[in-house]
Amino acid sequence: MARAVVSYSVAHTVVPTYFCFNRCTYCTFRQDGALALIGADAVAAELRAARAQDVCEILVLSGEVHPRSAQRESWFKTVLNVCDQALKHGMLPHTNVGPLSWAEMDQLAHVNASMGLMLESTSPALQLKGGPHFRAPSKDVALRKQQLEQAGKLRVPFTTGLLLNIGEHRERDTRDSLQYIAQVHREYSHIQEIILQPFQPGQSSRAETSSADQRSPMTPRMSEIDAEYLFETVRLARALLPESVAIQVPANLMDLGQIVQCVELGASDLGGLGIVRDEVNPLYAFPSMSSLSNALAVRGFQLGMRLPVHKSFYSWCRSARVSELVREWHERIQQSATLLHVP
Ligand SMILES: O=c1nc2n(C[C@H](O)[C@H](O)[C@H](O)CO)c3cc(O)ccc3cc-2c(=O)[nH]1
Ligand SMILES: C[C@H]1O[C@@H](n2cnc3c(N)ncnc32)[C@H](O)[C@@H]1O
Ligand code: MET
Ligand code: SF4
Repeated sequence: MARAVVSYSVAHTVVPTYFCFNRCTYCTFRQDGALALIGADAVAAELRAARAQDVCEILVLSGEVHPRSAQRESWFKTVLNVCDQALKHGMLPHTNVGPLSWAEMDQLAHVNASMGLMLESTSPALQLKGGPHFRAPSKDVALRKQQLEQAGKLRVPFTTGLLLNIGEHRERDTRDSLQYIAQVHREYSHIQEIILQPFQPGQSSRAETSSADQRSPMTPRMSEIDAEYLFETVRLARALLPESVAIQVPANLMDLGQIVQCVELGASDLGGLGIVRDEVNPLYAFPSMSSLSNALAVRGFQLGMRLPVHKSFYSWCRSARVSELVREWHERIQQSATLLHVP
């Protein structure tokens, strides 16, 4: 019998800006100061390098500009241009840049294979004084929910998920968040994947890390309590969501044994792997493909490369440019056993 496949994406992250008008207390990505947008030359250089390394997915991850700011338009144009250039370089964008207006999301849908926005958590307490989202208007629960609905109405293949360990009630809030995702998916059938992302406390901020970036990345470690909570959440997500919705867990935040355990409980995706630098958690090292592959094989699983859009959503592509590239990449990974199943 064929072994069950655990998928991963060969991704490179492009960051339009580290500026952000929100101040999520857990964020090590945002930088203080004025809005600084990535330049066209830097975008081209990054994309060329990524394509040369056989990267398929361009993850567009950005800090945010207030929707009513005079700078919103130039920020949005930059995001749109990164996607457009990624397609021109032969790669498929997946954009996660915070809440978008209907018109913005609609425009981006034409130049993306899929899009994403983490629900984070439906817990209202996180927005109160002292909570991690108190100074993050974009993390308003009603707004996040509206965004998931908007993506459904626009028929955008969508990735969402939960950020765990940020002060949510581990039983009540987590169940409520997963139930909400299940409900919005029942209505629009557009959720292709959910990410269960455990927040690892004790990380330094980007300002501190940028000078120390050369430091060798840390070995992933998760306390037993946190690992138990993640396992429990994977189990609950698998029970509440239909089998067609993939569950992604990050491969750089836990050890191989914990990854395998998540997979046995129902996780089926490891997100970006291979040559990836995790822009959000840059301090944590990824396991090598061979060690991952070996650990999974012992339990009867094999790695398989996927596109940023999952197979059942290929027909949702909004433009001929995106569909053609999806077809090309699909054929490429089907033909290439080395890319599809790492030995
Ligand atoms: O496919 C996605 N992957 C997301 N990923 C995972 C990504 O695909 C990679 O697995 C990691 O960034 C490692 O390269 C995130 C990882 C984080 O640490 C924080 C946020 C995200 C957000 C997304 C996302 O919106 N879509
Ligand atoms: C893009 C996504 O990154 C996540 N995010 C932001 N900061 C961190 C962090 N320190 N650790 C893990 N995830 C984080 C949020 O869930 C956001 O939605
Ligand atoms: C590092 S977060 C990047 C995406 C966006 N700012 C969000 O929080 O949803
Ligand atoms: S909205 Fe995203 S980029 Fe901005 S502070 Fe929050 S997590 Fe960081």
